[in-house]
Order: sequence, then C-alpha cells, then structure tokens
Amino acid sequence: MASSREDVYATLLLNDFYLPGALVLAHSLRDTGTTRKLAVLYTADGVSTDALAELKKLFDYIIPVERIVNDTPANLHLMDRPDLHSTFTKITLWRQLQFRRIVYVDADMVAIRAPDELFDLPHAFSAAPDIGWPDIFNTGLMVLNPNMGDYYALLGMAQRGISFDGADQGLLNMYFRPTYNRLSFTYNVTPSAHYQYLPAYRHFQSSISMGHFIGPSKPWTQGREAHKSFTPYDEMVGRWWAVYDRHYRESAFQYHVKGEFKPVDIIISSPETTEAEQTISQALPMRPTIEQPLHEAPELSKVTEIHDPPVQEVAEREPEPRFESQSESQSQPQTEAEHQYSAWDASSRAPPPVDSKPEAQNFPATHYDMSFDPTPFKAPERYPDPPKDMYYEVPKTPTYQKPTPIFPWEKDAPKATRVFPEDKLEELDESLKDVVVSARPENEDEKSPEITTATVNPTPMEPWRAFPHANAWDDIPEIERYIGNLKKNRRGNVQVLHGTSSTVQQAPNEPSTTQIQGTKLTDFPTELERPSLPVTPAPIRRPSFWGEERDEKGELPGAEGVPSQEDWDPSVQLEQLARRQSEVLATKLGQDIEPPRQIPLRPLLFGSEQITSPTYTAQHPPTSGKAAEPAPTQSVEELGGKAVEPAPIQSMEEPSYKGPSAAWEKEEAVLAQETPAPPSEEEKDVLET
Ligand SMILES: O=c1ccn([C@@H]2O[C@H](COP(=O)(O)OP(=O)(O)O[C@H]3O[C@H](CO)[C@@H](O)[C@H](O)[C@H]3O)[C@@H](O)[C@H]2O)c(=O)[nH]1
Ligand SMILES: [Mn+2]
Repeated sequence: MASSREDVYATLLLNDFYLPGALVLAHSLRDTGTTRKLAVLYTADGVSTDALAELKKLFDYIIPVERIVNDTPANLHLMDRPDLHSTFTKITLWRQLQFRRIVYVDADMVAIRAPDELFDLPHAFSAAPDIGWPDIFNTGLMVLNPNMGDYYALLGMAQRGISFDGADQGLLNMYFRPTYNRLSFTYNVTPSAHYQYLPAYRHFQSSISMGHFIGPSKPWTQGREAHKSFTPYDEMVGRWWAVYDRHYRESAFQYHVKGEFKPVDIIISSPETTEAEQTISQALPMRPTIEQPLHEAPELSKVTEIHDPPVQEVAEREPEPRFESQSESQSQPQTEAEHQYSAWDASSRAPPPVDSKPEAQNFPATHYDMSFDPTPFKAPERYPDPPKDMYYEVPKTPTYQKPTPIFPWEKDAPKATRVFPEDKLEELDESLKDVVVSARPENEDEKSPEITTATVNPTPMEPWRAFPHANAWDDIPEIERYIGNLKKNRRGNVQVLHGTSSTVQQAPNEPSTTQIQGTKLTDFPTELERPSLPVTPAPIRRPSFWGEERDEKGELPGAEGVPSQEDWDPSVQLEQLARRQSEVLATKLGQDIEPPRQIPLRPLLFGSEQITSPTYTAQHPPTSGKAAEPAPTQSVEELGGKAVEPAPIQSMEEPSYKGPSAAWEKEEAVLAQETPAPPSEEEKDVLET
C-alpha cells in the first residue's frame, strides 16, 4: 500500500545564528535539483520573526517544535560545545508523522549533489560514519522514518540525559548504532581544518554529495576571506560561499554572516545603492554579524550581541562618509544623502580631520559570557579567619614632639598653670593684710588724721574692697572746687552725702574701716548713707532655722501677735472682718449701710461631712444642711476679748448658682447640658407680641 505521506529534506534551526546555514543548505538542495520538499523545524523561543520570514521564502514547511534541553550538559563541556545544549531537539523529527521519510540535514551542511536516492533506501534508519574515533555515525545527515515508538524511546533517554557526549549524536548512536544502516561517507563529508586527508579528497571528490562544516566555526562565522586556499576544507567552504553569493550577494540578507552586514545608513548614503536595497534595508531591522566563536557564545549572550553593532565591520565594508566644510560642499552639487553629512559648519574653525571616524569607534568592548555550569554553589568548609588586630593601636610612647622654639620668648615661657580665682583672692588677702599692718602706726590709738587712702581688710567675698576708692585726680584742688560748686547748685531731693561727714555711724558688725576723706566724685556712699528704698527687705538669716528654734514637740514657734491655729476659725474671722469694714465705712461716711450679710451655709460636699479640721476645735455645733437657718457666730470673748458686737444675722437670698452640687458628687443623673424645649403656644404668643 503506497503511503500518501510526503518525503522531505528537513533541517533544524534553534536560533538565528544558524539561519545563513539553513538558507544556504536549502538553496544548495534546490540548486542541485532535488525533487523533494524542504522543511525546517525551528524553536519559536530562539528564532526571530525576521528569520522566519526568510525561511518562509525558501522552505515548504516551517514547523515549530518544542526545544528539548539537556539538563545535565557536563559532557557538552567536556566536548567544549556547551552551545549544543538543545540539539536533543533533533529527536522531534521522529514525531513528524506527516512525513513518510525525512532526510535530515544539519544546517551547517551544503549539498553538492542532492542525495534524493536516500528516500528510496529500504532501511528504517541510515547515517554516514563520523570521522575518526570512535566508530559511530554522524548525526549531521540521517535518513529516518518518523514514528512515535522511536520518538518516545529517544525522548525518554533525552530526559534522563542519556548521551555519551551530552548532545544528540551521543544519544542517537546509543539508540540506533546497533541497527543503523551505514551510508557512504560521501553523504556527510566532514573535512576539518585539522584532518583533511587530501589524497582521498582528490580521488573521491567527484562522488561527494554533502559537505558538513562540523565544529564551532562555520563558513558564515568566519567570513569569506578566511578560507581561500585549495585545501579540501577551504574548497568546501568555497562551495558554501558560492551558494550564498548566488542567492544573497546582492540581496538584503547580510546579517549573521560575517563581513556581509551593511548598516542601513551606509546603504542609504551610498550613491551606488540600488533602489531595491534601499527599500529592503529600511524595512529590515538592523542586524549585526556575530563575531564570537559560537562555542564560546552561549545562547543568551548571543541574543544580546545581536544589538551590538560590529563597528569594525562597518568600517570594513564601505568608505566612511567624509565631513566637508560648507565652503567645500558648495563647490560641487550633492545628492540628498550626502547632504546629511554636510551640516558641518567649519567656516569659523578648522575642519575635522579628513579621514575622521565616528566618535568612540575604538572603544574597547568586552563581552562576558554567562556561565552554564549548573553545579550549585557549595560553600567551602571553612572560610579564612578574619584578619586580627584590626583596631587602631594607640602608640605606647607618645609620638608628639614639641616643636623646637623659634622665637626668643618661647624659650623662657612661663609654665602654664591653672589659676582659680579663690586662690588668687586668698593670696591678695594675705598681701593686703601685710600692707595694712605696715601702713598702721605702731600704736593703734594714735590714729593719723592724714590717712587719705582707704585701706581695708577685705574678706574673700568682697574682693573689690581691696582696691583704693580714689582716683589720681581726686586731690587736685581745682577739680574739688568745681565739684563743690556743682553740688551747691544742685536741685532736687536726691540726698548726696559727703564723705567728710563724721556723723556716719558704722554698723556694729561692719569691719573696721577708715573713712574716706575729702569730697570725692567717685565716693561710693556707704550703706547707711544711701537713701532707703521702698523694697522688700531681705530675709534675715537665722543661725539655724530648722534646728534650735523648734520646741520640744518639734513645732515651729508661733509668730508674734498671731493667734494659735486652734483658736482660728476662718469663717468667724471672715465674718468679723466684714462686719468691721462695714462699721468703718458707716462711721466714715456717716451713712446707714446694710448690716453685713452672713455667709450662707451650704450643704457639705458628699462624703466630707465627717471631715473636721485637725487643728480647729468647733466652738459650736456644726450647722450643716440648713442654709436658711442663721448660723451662730462666735462670741466676743472667743475672738481675743475684743469688743465687737455681733451684727444681727439676716437670712440670705438663694444663690444664683444652680449647679449639680452634692447631687453631682453622688453620681446622680444630673443633666450637665440640655437642649431647651421649644416654647409652648402661650410662650410663643408672648414672644411674638
Ligand atoms: O546554536 C545552535 C546550535 C545548533 N543548531 C542546530 O543543531 C545542529 C547541530 O549543531 P552543529 O553546530 O552543526 O554541530 P556539529 O558541529 O555539526 O557537531 C556534531 O555534534 C552535534 C551534537 O551531537 C551533532 O548534532 C552534529 O550533527 C555533529 O556534527 C546545527 O546544524 C543546527 O541545525 C542551531 O540551530 N543553533
Ligand atoms: Mn553540524
């Protein structure tokens, strides 16, 4: 029964970096006359829409597939190809059941002759041998029949990371090697820069169907200039470039191909640019060429590098547009594109160098690759001890050196000491004592009337007394006379006492001082000479206020003329005071005045009824509670025998205060505030009239 399913050549694209390879492969198959359709399996997370657009132009089937990643890529690192972490995705070929047979071809292969006969092989799985050791097949070209049995088996292995090299080749060899159909090496010729076997190449070269650029370097990553010799490898690379040039040399597809990138602005500025190029280059996003060897550039960092324009490439490709001064540019007609670069106004200053390059062109660029090492970080058993003695150690011997003296006075400088005023006063006190003693006559009684300088014996608290109260000009007679006249003419009641007054008495406790002689402007009146001022006298300090003056009970003595606390009833006293005042007023004004009202009695605050004054002994029974009842007053005798007639007690008006009083104290529900009720109809009538 003939199968209705198609046969296809299929390749795999995991990201944009292999796009040139996939396109060249497809073209090479078409160019060499394949009758089969072309399919590309791609992972949507790695292939851009621009790349897809290019693929769609060429491939018959664009098939998105799930990326299958090797989670244990240690072997890939051993192989130095960590970039192959996702080549397990190749096993999705087996689930493309819409196809009867797939001739899978790596994107880094080029067809020299389309191997369509492979579709007619009777074997379920065929592959060509890998070069060298070990005896395995290379998975760059495989002839397979999709089926889910193999797919799940391979997927299971992939999920468990079963692959001796960590990539698809290791996995597929482990699965198919015992049964695979070994194809001729000519279906997958893998010359490398290291091993080319030139004689064999020369002999068998005409039978080669497919070339395969294994390893990290691919033709499009090395540039067309890299391999121009006649070695088998370089000839194969030349084949790849021949296909590329046939289809893309003049087209807009330059990105991801080393040396082929043409930035948009340069295309526009070049007068030779074709109209087609201009249109396409404007439509396409700017794409640089990859610069790094693929095996060193992991996927993520590659993606970032897309946006990093390779400036050197730009410089290589097209001559730099030259800045021209305006005077220069005026001489010849310009295209519009050229005019963009002629905005340089150099008329006032020197023009920039003729061959100047764009700014920052030579800035160093460093790319850091992301680590793909999946081994989790393990902290070392022990970290080095922190350094000791990290604190500042104060030097044991002081490092300060007194600077050598420069000025003469520095050498004999007196030693600085701290001086307290008390010490100074004591010193002064002592020295003044000596002065006074020496100034006094031998016999104390023979006082000399001639002493004009006041010598005093100051106490430490009165240091100013140590100074003579005289000025140098005090003894000049003219000045003295003048002052005398001034004082004569002086008016007002300011009392000016003359220092000559012999009537000034000395306070008994004053220290013996000699009176200052003469009329001195600067004489300071003594305490007795000064007019007394109506100020509150300073309290006299008793020898011991809290000590000896207390009686045996520890009570302070009562003040003179003040009755004892026991005899003092404030309310009676207050009443008496009021009465006396009324009497005085009555006699003075000669009028009859109302007798004083008695202080109304109020109910005591709740709870305080029992409280009595600790000192006052009630002379009459308490009168709480009856405000209307006249309160008894104290008898005259009780008030110190003074003849004060008690006034007749009149009844008092009710107080206007209507507060809560004792009721409030009892926490009864007394309204503190209330909203007044609206006026009644009668009230309204009254109010409105
Ligand atoms: O970044 C990548 C890497 C790989 N591929 C695809 O995967 C294929 C395999 O990668 P490749 O660089 O061609 O590997 P080789 O250098 O050819 O290395 C060998 O080892 C690989 C891993 O086992 C096998 O897949 C190859 O067939 C085998 O030739 C490529 O052709 C592409 O189709 C991408 O699309 N993007
Ligand atoms: Mn390959």
